[in-house]
Parts: sequence; C-alpha cells; structure tokens
Amino acid sequence: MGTVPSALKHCLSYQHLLKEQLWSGEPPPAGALGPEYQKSELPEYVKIIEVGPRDGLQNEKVIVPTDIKIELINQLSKAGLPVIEVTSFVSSKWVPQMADHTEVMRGIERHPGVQYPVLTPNLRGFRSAVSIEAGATEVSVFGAASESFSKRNINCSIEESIERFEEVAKLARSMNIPVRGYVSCALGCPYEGNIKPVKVAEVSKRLYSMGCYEISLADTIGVGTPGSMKRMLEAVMKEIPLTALAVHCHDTYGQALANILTAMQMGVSVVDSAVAGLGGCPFAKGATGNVATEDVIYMLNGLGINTGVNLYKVIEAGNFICTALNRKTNSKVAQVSSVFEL
Ligand SMILES: CC(C)(COP(=O)([O-])OP(=O)([O-])OC[C@H]1O[C@@H](n2cnc3c(N)ncnc32)[C@H](O)[C@@H]1OP(=O)([O-])[O-])[C@@H](O)C(=O)NCCC(=O)NCCSC(=O)C[C@@](C)(O)CC(=O)[O-]
Repeated sequence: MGTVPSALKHCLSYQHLLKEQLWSGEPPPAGALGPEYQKSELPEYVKIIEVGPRDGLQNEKVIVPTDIKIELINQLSKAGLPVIEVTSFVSSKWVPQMADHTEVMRGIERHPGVQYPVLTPNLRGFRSAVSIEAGATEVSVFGAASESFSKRNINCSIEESIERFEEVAKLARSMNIPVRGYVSCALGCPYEGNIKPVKVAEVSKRLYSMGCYEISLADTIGVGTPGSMKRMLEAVMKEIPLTALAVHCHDTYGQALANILTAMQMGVSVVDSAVAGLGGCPFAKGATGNVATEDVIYMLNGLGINTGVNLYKVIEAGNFICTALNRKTNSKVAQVSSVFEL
C-alpha cells in the first residue's frame, strides 16, 4: 500500500475513533481518548431536552407542513432523546407556526419513556394542551428575568406572568401534570442589555416555589460567556437545588458549548438543544439558533458522558428537516459528517 504520511495516519485513526466511539450513542470506554481524559468533575449522565420542533421551528416564516413536523418528532424519538418539546399552545396570531399544535400532538408516535412537553403561557393554553384531543402530559410555562422581554413575548409584566403561571401550576398539580419553567434573558436581554444574576435567581425561585420541577435558564439571545454563565448560576444555585436546573443556550456569539461545559462543571446535568441548531425567538431580535443537539452530543460523547442518544440518528433527523426547510444545517458536526459521509 505504499507509505502513509504520519499526518494522514493520525487522520485515519482519528476518523476511526470518531466512527467507533464519539459518533455512537455510547460513551467511549475510559482511557480511549488518551491519558488526559478526565471527567471526574462532570456529571456521568446528561439529559438532553430536544427543543427543535418547538423553539427550532417557531421562528420559521414559511409554515412547515404538519406531517413534516410529525415526521421530525418521530425521527427524534427513534434517536433515543428522552424529552422532545413538541409545540406551543399560544395564540396563532402571535406565533402562526404553532397553530397546528393539536394536530401535531395527535399525529406523533409516543415512545415509552419519552416525555413530550408543550409550552402553555396561561390557563387557556394549558386546558387546550391537556384536552383529550391534544393529550399533553407535561407542560412548560415561560417567564423572563427582563420586564421588557416579558411584555414583548407574552404581553404582560413579570408579576402578571407569575400570576398566570400560578393558575397553570395549581391546575396542573391537581391533575398530576408536571410543569417545567423557563427563565428567558438569563444572560442578557435584547431590549435591556445586562440582566442582574439576582433577578434571574428571584424569578427562578418563584417558578420553583409554585411547583415547577425544573427551571431552564435561557440565554435567549446567545450573548452569555462562561464568565456570565458562572456568575448567574452561582446566584441561582443559592435559591434552587442544582438537580432542578437546566441550561438553554442559543449560539449567537459561538459561546454555547463553552457555556454548557461551564454549567456542567458546576453540576448542571440537563441541557436544552435543537436539532440542526434551528431556532430563535420571534420576540428576540437578532437571536440566532439554539445550540445544535448534534454538537452537544458530540462534545458529551468526547467527555465520556452518557446521554443515551444516537448521534447518527439525530444527524439524519437534522438532514430531514433541513431538506424540508431548504436550508443548511447550523450543526458543525452535521456539516462535517456530510463531508466525510460518516
Ligand atoms: C401569551 C399570549 C397568549 C397572551 O396573549 P394576549 O394577547 O396578551 O392575551 P389576550 O388575552 O389579550 O388574548 C389575545 C388573543 O389571544 C387569544 N389567546 C390567549 N391565550 C391563548 C392561548 N393560550 N392560545 C391561543 N389563543 C390564546 C385570546 O383568546 C385572544 O384571541 P382574540 O380574541 O384576539 O381572537 C400571547 O402573548 C402569545 O401567544 N404570545 C406568544 C408567546 C410565544 O409563543 N413566544 C415564543 C415562545 S417563548 C421562547 O421562545 C423563549 C424560550 C422558551 O424558548 C426560552 C428562551 O430561549 O428564552
């Protein structure tokens, strides 16, 4: 076979390693990545909350056909994702893309062990979500640490939003429906700029106290850095147990993976992400997509952290939705995989 230059040899073995280890759903065995491989300070398992079908698609200008949404969710279920946020029960005047919420909920295959939460901003949304027709068994309320963002996103002040969420949480409790809580603008607001960590902690505490089992701290416009993530988490962790925290990072400034790693080093083990890095909030100007699920899994596989998710299948789901949307994936890992045909 002739002489193989050493750089190419390295390249080949690296490719082999990717194929055999980082690309599978399984974490690589200890030592496979060399002596510098360390995971002692990191969680052994990270739960990935796939938000692509909701957060990923809500910003799309052209209405995505319902059967495409359903097929995307079915493919994501088959990839082993433990939680897939399906849709939102919000006003179709505000977010036309989510108007088919009930049809999507009715059409998806529900895999045992997979949770399919939906967003509900108020009692009306909650009642529609848990109706027999839609059959939601878990919901999320979504507040913000910024007054201006709260008004633009859900048309009410933070205080009013808490009152609405309390009504939802009370009814949900009586029906044994788990409620998750989002805090938008946890690392910055498109209208107010910097947000004080203490404000994020205060809103998080109120959501947790009303019964939200998990608080997802959202960097809505992707302006955070590992420094601001650390400061914000330190403040929130004074009020809420670490086991009840998740991070939700957008990747506008390319900081999302670093921010997630920082959160994991501080003990957070729940991470929101969107297939193909789709997404953005219609009420947060300039915000780009969520961190790509493919890129998060690749990083976690490389750290030896278990997710139970099959990266190949997520890439396939990403290819499917990008083809349907006629756009390029935002996932770096998926871009490379198409070059190497892995
Ligand atoms: C919150 C509301 C509903 C308040 O809406 P509103 O306009 O303040 O409320 P209203 O009571 O005046 O109602 C206006 C119309 O909406 C109807 N309505 C009222 N409630 C509902 C409902 N649940 N479902 C369907 N319709 C509803 C209501 O019946 C009425 O209909 P009309 O009489 O005009 O025909 C509205 O502002 C809204 O839908 N906003 C959209 C919020 C949204 O979906 N934002 C994007 C998701 S959040 C996000 O992306 C951030 C996150 C979570 O990803 C984390 C991060 O990254 O930061």
